[in-house]
Amino acid sequence: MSATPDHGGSGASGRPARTAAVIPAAGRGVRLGPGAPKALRPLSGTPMLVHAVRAMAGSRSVSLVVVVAPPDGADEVRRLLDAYPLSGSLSDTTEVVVVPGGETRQESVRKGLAAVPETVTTVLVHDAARPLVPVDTVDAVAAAVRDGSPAVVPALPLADTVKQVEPRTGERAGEPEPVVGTPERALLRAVQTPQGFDRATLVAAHEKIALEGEGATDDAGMVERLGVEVVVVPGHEEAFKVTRPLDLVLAEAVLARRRANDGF
Ligand SMILES: Nc1ccn([C@@H]2O[C@H](COP(=O)(O)OP(=O)(O)OP(=O)(O)O)[C@@H](O)[C@H]2O)c(=O)n1
Ligand SMILES: C[C@](O)(CO)[C@H](O)COP(=O)(O)O
Repeated sequence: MSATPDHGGSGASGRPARTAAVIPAAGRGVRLGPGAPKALRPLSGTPMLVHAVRAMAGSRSVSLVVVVAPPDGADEVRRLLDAYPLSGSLSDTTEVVVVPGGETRQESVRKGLAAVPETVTTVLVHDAARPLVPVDTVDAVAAAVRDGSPAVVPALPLADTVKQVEPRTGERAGEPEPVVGTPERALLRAVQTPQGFDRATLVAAHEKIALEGEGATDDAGMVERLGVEVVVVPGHEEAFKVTRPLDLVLAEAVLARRRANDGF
């Protein structure tokens, strides 16, 4: 894997990149507990970020990957990516670029987007914290954008019933929270990444939200505020987000199952 300091506006093949993946990887991983920045923590001996880059590079359509590193960690991330092979025959057609991120996921994605050349028509935004997303899910999202949807999110139905509550804050923090509603579960979806976008639509959404000084927890939510239709395609249970310590246990189990399956 070779991580160039600047993008040349083309995939490693020399052809202009048409589909790029932006991987926000600048988070600290506070919910995971003390340790290195989350994206750099190992899963089966390989940093989470490397798994995520491989998942994007494994997609036939992605020819440019923009990794968004912790604000002061771009050089370290470049060195780390150089130390790991992309592990696949597609490595010679995927360019990997590293840029420094920001204080929020939103800011990090915006900085990653700024490194995507205008020749790119489709942008996938994928959390480094979802390292085990199957390539088929990546391909399905990219294909739906290419087929004309300006914004596509992979998602799964919920297993739990969800309650809306009145949060207790300040002096009342910690008190039981009154339930104010129960949304109909069949209408809800748990949204994953990669989320795929028409590049110009995603850029416009980030510009609008930055101007308005608002925040959103995912990129599709920003596009919704533009009034542009967002559609859902099936997600995958292995695309879960590594957020808390138990998620690491699950991730190791998924990798062990993949190794066992590869052995047969
Ligand atoms: N300033 C930030 C914050 C988050 N992210 C990235 O956004 C993705 C989803 O964020 P999350 O899982 O919430 O990661 P953290 O912010 O690291 O987690 P925590 O909230 O527990 O600190 C991750 O790949 C994370 O690296 C980012 O690029 N820049
Ligand atoms: C983008 C995301 O992964 C979609 O589910 C999610 O919103 C990220 O949230 P986080 O709090 O930054 O982990």
